[in-house]
Amino acid sequence: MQTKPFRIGTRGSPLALAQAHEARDRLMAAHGMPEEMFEIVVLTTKGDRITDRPLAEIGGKGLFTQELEEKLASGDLDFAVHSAKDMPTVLPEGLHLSAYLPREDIRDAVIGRTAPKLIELPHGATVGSASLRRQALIRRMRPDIKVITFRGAVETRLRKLDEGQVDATLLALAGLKRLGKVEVITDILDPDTFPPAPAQGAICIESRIGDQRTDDLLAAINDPATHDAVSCERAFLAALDGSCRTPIGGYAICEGDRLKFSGLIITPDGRNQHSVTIDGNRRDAAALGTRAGQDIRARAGSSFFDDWS
Ligand SMILES: NCc1[nH]cc(CCC(=O)O)c1CC(=O)O
Repeated sequence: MQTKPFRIGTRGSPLALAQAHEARDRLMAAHGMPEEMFEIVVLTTKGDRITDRPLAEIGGKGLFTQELEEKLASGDLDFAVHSAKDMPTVLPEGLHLSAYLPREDIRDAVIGRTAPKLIELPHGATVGSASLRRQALIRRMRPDIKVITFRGAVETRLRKLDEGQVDATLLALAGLKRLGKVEVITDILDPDTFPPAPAQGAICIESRIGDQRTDDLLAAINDPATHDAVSCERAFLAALDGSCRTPIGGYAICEGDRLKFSGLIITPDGRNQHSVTIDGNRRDAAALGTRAGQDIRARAGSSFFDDWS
């Protein structure tokens, strides 16, 4: 039996740490392994250091993963635990997403200060969110609302809300659950009117292609339904835009051997959108996502993307 501990890479935010611990606990349970077989290694990423500008402006999603991926590639880490939502659609050569933990709730939650629901906020209210998707979907529902860029860890955003900087903010329900903070939630948004980000609520594990020892270990905690749903959603995202500059939402659900996906792209002002639904065999999860993305791209035309990006 192998005795060298597995080195698990994670960011240092409370949410990232909770997710790394969840992955480790599931591995210990699945394999009956002691805690000493795992070492959690915390790294700070560029995305953690720069918190005053929107992600799209400072270079997109890779900012949360680059430092972890460098240490993975060099063998300093055996695997890294991430929010799947934060993963770029194209990974560095030699790395892959080898396991997904069972998915948490995919929906967005409202944390309202002056009213519980978005539709009940006072006229001209201010909502804080750095997500282009959330900003566009809020404007679609409430064109009078002023949306301001609001970044930082979940705790920072809740503090800014408490201080009265905004009337409300939106956060992923999954993150709030993992942090044990559901009591702040004042409303939960229906995914059909307020679609989540692709891969929202899912934790993925990244490892080196060909590292059989690690991938054998991880296979025991992979959740196939999450794997297939998120593969579809990520393929949809990749077919449309990997850059994080286009508001994109969508989610897939697996039922038996079938998979159902619905997705949308929307302009930042919330006035124009194209949506798609598709279903097929789960085996073709990624191909279904790609087809849905290509379908939207063909209908929207390139001008949809040119007009504002
Ligand atoms: N981009 C930040 C991020 N990445 C993952 C989550 C939440 C957890 C998840 O969606 O799995 C969050 C915070 C949020 O959107 O509220």
